[in-house]
Amino acid sequence: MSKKKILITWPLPEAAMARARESYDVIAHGDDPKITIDEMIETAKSVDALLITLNEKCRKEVIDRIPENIKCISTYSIGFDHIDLDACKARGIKVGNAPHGVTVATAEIAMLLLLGSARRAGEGEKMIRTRSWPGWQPLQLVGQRLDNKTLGIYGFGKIGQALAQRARGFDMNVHYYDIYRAKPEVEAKYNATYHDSLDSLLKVSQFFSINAPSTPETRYFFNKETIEKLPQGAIVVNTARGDLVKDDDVIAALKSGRLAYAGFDVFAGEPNINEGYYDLPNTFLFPHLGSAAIEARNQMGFEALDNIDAFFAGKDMPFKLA
Ligand SMILES: NC(=O)C1=CN([C@@H]2O[C@H](COP(=O)(O)OP(=O)(O)OC[C@H]3O[C@@H](n4cnc5c(N)ncnc54)[C@H](OP(=O)(O)O)[C@@H]3O)[C@@H](O)[C@H]2O)C=CC1
Ligand SMILES: O=C(O)C(=O)CO
Repeated sequence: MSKKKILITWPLPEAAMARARESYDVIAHGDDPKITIDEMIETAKSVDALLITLNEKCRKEVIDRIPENIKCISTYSIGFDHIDLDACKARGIKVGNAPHGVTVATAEIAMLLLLGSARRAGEGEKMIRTRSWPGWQPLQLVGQRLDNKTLGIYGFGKIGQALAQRARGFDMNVHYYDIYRAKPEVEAKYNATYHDSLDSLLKVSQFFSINAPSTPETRYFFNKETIEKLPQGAIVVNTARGDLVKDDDVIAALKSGRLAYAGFDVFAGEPNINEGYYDLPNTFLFPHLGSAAIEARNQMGFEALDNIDAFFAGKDMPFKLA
């Protein structure tokens, strides 16, 4: 029997590509230049399934242009804010994501952002690289320790909990808000204190980590009003999605000192980030590195392929979204 054909919109790590080639006739788009939506739709005419990334924004108008032969889309990400699931459902397209491989890697990056923001690591690195280090000084780049500080986690899912575990290792007090309260054994595991409202969490959060998905409810929730509820000089880190924060409000608060520091891995409109961030010293900024660990990227590939395998076997996708 001839192999099914799949389009992989960006080359993946070799372990995932090898597994894909074993089962499928694979068309993999090169990474330079980036695949355009038009190219994706054109190639989709001659394949049986799409394995996409978060770069391919599959809004309704794009899904409506996907050829009829495509009934399976699997995304190489847990986040699915780039896919209009209702439009997919309306077209009878099954959709799955890759939810587990990213967890530890992204929690590590959140921890790195917390530590690097508190200890001004980016500023120190810049001083060395720009050959402007005058030598050790008592008041040079003085930050603060993490121990005994309160970390508020907004969105206590897989990454939020993995971050809690790491923060406990740094002797932080873990507090959280989520739409659903975690089970008692989960709270006990991380010694985590639940808040029944975001406002209540904000009030105690000397450090605040954003770990909820991008949804109509969470979009721009971190804004002037929210910032005003944090303790003076709080530090915020975001490894979720850029559109959860209102950039202009964050930038104004960083300039005034209302927020001491922001450590961000994700930005609205990536890679074109708000110009205001570039010259602010009190930021520690990464280019969406959360899942960029080989263990994560391999597992993401396997999970995305598990969905496609299940689809062709006539079964429910293991990581089904629609
Ligand atoms: N920087 C990076 O490279 C990466 C970024 N991400 C981002 O991180 C996000 C979180 O990932 P992960 O932890 O694995 O996802 P999970 O689904 O495991 O956790 C998200 C948590 O947020 C909760 N939540 C949803 N809506 C709200 C809300 N309005 N207020 C408070 N909590 C809410 C969810 O509750 P419920 O389950 O009840 O909906 C869930 O407990 C992803 O959606 C993705 O956008 C993920 C991987 C890598
Ligand atoms: O899996 C996701 O949602 C990501 O952001 C990958 O880095």
